Amino acid sequence: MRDRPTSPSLHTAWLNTPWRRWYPAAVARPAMSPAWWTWVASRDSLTARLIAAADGRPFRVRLLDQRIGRPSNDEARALGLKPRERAWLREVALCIDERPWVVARSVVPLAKLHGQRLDRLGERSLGHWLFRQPDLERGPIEVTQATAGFHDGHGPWGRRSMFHHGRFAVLVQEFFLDTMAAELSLPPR
Ligand SMILES: C=C(O[C@@H]1C=C(C(=O)O)C=C[C@H]1O)C(=O)O
Repeated sequence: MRDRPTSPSLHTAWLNTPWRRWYPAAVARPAMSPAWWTWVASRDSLTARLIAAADGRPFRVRLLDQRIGRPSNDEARALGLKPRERAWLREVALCIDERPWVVARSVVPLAKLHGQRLDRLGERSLGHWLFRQPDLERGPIEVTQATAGFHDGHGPWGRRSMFHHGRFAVLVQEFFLDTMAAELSLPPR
């Protein structure tokens, strides 16, 4: 069942943003301020970090879209999928005070779901479930940056990594937005 996007404008804007290719985080580090590096390279839960940064303001996972579909070619390559192989796709906005700070897109090959009923997650954080798994393993973090369009010439930073829990595997992609930079007084890059 497809959960209808609750914010088509944000959903469309983000999906239509051209992103550069992905780099190992360490390669991108020289181009990134230490303040951003703290966020982009952290290996713990982004949900937990955002809740802490919200400093008591309400945090919400806003479900934009969730369905079985075809990953992008880039995602299929990262997941080692055949070109037309389908996957479980989830897109959310992580919001503080109803303002999106991060948009995220997670992709699980159907063959890697192993009975996990993630369609029941709704607006609970995927991270909240992932970081409760004692055998959770996180792969290396890769970084990208949007080309112009989102933010006067400086696109936001994006990051992705694989999470493994037993035979379950998910590619989690997170894109940090201007709202977050402004709220936390982070530099453009
Ligand atoms: C992986 C995490 O889960 C977060 C929550 C997501 C969701 O609910 O779909 C997606 C990406 C993450 O930003 C995390 O908190 O670190």
